[in-house]
Amino acid sequence: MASFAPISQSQSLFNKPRAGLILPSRSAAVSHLQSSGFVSRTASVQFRVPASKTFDKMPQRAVVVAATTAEKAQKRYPGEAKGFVEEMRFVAMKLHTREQAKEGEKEVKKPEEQAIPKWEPTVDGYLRFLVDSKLVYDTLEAIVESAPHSIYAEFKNTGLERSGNLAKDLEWFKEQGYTIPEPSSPGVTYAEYLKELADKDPQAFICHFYNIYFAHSAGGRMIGRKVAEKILNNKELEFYKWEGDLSQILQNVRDKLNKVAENWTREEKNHCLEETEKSFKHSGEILRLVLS
Ligand code: HEM
Repeated sequence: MASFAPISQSQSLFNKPRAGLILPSRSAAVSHLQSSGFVSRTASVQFRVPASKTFDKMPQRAVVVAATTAEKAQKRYPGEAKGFVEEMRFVAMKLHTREQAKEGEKEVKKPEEQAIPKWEPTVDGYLRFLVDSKLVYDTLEAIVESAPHSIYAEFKNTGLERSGNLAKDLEWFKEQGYTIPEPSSPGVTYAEYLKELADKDPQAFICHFYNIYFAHSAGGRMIGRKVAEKILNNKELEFYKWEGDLSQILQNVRDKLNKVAENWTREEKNHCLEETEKSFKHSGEILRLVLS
């Protein structure tokens, strides 16, 4: 009898070849699984057949191991079927307010949680935001560079780095006659926290890494555009420019994050997801500086 590799540890129901199913075709197998309640009508079903055979050529009494893919996993942890980044994204999107993003679910409580068109930013406040953001990116990028945990080394020179671009922006403000402030409490506190996590808690650190860079590439860019319209005469800062194709860069980083998380236990993954709220809290405090 052919042997079949387990499809996934979480789908123990299907881990062992189950004898006795007479399944002459793929569609018969799917119907069987649907009518027995193993999968819903909309779930996609994958079959594992020995590499040497195709399903259709298998003997009638072949043992077929089937597993639902997307749906089974989705029921356990939203996004799980697509990879861990999707799980992180799901948690993050729920922490937005409805005014910030259409998937958001949180109530607006703080000024920076309102829709950006309602903001009344000031140049001085925006400068404080850029200075504190730079401190956070400097810290993040120095940690990744020194890689106290080997997994961080994967994330060197991804193309998402913002520290150098922010340095150019601050230089530009200086040339315009503005005084560049020292970093303030929100940035200093967040940078210290990231340093603490970097050594002792790689899962939590990776959560911040993901949220900081991906938030900036999504909502961050919208913020940059709208604030520039209101107070910078549409000047596009370097902070919002990437070398090369941003969507490709983001995809490369998603792939790496997914790969790293494949080695984590479910508990470690959950620990990472639970850190999302802290990431929002710290980034929210820095964002609020725009309105200060
Ligand atoms: C004014 C504040 C914010 C606005 C307006 C905003 C808005 C958005 C929008 C429009 C998206 C894209 C949704 C989509 O894919 O359809 C997004 C994605 C995201 N935001 Fe925010 N956001 C804000 C703050 C934050 C903060 C503070 C964090 C966490 C630090 C964050 C983390 C994320 C993440 C991780 C994504 C997913 C990006 C991706 O799929 O590549 N956002 N945000």
